[in-house]
Amino acid sequence: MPTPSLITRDLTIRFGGHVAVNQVSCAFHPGELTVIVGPNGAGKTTYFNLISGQLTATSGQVLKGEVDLTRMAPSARARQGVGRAFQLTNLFPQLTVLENIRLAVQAREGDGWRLLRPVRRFTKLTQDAEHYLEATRLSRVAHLPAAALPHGDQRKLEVALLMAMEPDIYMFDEPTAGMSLDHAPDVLDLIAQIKSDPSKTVLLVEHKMDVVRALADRIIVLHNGELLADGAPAEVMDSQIVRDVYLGTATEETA
Ligand SMILES: Nc1ncnc2c1ncn2[C@@H]1O[C@H](COP(=O)(O)OP(=O)(O)OP(=O)(O)O)[C@@H](O)[C@H]1O
Repeated sequence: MPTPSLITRDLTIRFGGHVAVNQVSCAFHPGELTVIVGPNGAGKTTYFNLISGQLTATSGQVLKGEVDLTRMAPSARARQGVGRAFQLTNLFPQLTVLENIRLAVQAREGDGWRLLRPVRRFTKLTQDAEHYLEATRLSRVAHLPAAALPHGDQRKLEVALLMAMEPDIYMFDEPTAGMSLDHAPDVLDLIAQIKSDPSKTVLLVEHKMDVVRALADRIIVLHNGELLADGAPAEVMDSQIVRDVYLGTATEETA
């Protein structure tokens, strides 16, 4: 097993008297896609927020290699290579698809908002952006404003923006939620493509069992904020405790 790329150690957050994530210790590895499942209110999104920095732990740690991310802001964690797909929050709706991706490339390269750049540099940024356009099959809509895209293409654009940031850790929270059946396979193909890179670690929160089955190398189950099970998909889904606690309450295949 390779060295973990990301570790949560006794990660805990309390909201008043409620412990939403309770001492969750888990190590994630490059080349592995882990799906986080559990009933509604289990703590999945809160656990994600603690990793990406939208929430700060009450106790415990989030470590990326030697770097302690626990108290860092989300932007600092992103600079450390923790990338999370958000629904359109990092999108500039009036700018074109290509311009949005170019900005993401530029942000990664630390250019920030410099307006005056040599033409050659601008051309290189555009070439890099075009690479992600092609990878996400968005070239045909490159010159449309992001706001004009249908929902499925907007979700692909989120993935393109994330890829343009070249994180080591990719985090997706229900990536096909609200998508039509004809668009979902495209996004799942993109995630499969990312997961095929042995240097990338992918974390996915997902309810849809067909997505879990298609992508998971490993499943962890949260219940009442605690880590209930962790292992290979077949082993976890067949375990009695998971059937009782998770599948018993939330098996309806939402796909
Ligand atoms: N900011 C907050 N303040 C108080 N309680 C919160 C807060 N955020 C989450 N919680 C509580 O923490 C628990 C875990 O919520 P969370 O959204 O992480 O669950 P989840 O597993 O993602 O659920 P779902 O599958 O329904 O999205 C819930 O009881 C929720 O009400």
